[in-house]
Amino acid sequence: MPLLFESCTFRYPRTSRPVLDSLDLTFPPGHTVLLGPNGAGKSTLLSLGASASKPQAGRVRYGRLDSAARKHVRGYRHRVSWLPQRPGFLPGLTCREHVAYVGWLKGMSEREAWRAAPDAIARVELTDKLNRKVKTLSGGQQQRIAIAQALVHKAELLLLDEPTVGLDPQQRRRFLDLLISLRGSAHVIVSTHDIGDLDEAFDGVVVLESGRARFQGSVDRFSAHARPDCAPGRRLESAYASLLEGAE
Ligand SMILES: Nc1ncnc2c1ncn2[C@@H]1O[C@H](COP(=O)(O)OP(=O)(O)OP(=O)(O)O)[C@@H](O)[C@H]1O
Repeated sequence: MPLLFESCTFRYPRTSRPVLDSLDLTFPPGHTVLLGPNGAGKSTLLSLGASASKPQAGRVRYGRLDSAARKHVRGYRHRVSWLPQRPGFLPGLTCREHVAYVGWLKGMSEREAWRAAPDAIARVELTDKLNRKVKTLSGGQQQRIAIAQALVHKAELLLLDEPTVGLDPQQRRRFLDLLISLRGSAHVIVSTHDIGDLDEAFDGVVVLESGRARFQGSVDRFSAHARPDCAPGRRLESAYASLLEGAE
């Protein structure tokens, strides 16, 4: 099912201008990478997509479910999981307890969530830390637990806000492999500044700039914006720079 932003306007309290102003944007099923400069509105868009915040005007829909309609919210949040840019952890909980707790919040039974947590933690290769307190892990390890949290209840759509922040190069590679392994079982939207080698893990690209979609299309169409003289390994970075400079 597509994720649809229909004429969405969102303004933070006590600010003069909306971050998103009548935005229309459709994320088709599949894996999409969301790019854009600092402050473009990527995290805001994902939090609306997660139904963690509501637009002041317009609608966010996942298929037929409206993210803000009282009768849909539960089903909506069950189908969509969200890794926020700054994930919070409850003090005193072990990795297994924390991931299971999030699964329970997302509608799993206590028993189901407790059983599912080790699998999610294994997918981020932290089985050896299952019973360690989350707060005692390194920053990159905590980020991987946050990814496990987003995986635990096997949502249909995963919204991941800068998931690779703090990951070492090997873990970043594993994360891309994890995304590839989710093909066919989940749709994913990932916001990142880490453009390098995204082509193999994603089908589509959206570039957001000042709350507007500056580009939307396939990875191939996106890379066609690269400068002809750019190094082969830098096509995506070059395409991104060209798009934002308007040198199409
Ligand atoms: N809680 C808030 N209160 C007021 N303004 C906010 C708040 N959070 C974000 N903003 C503003 O909203 C705009 C969009 O921020 P957002 O975090 O969505 O951008 P982003 O594209 O995710 O940026 P980055 O790449 O730096 O994470 C920015 O101008 C930011 O200053």
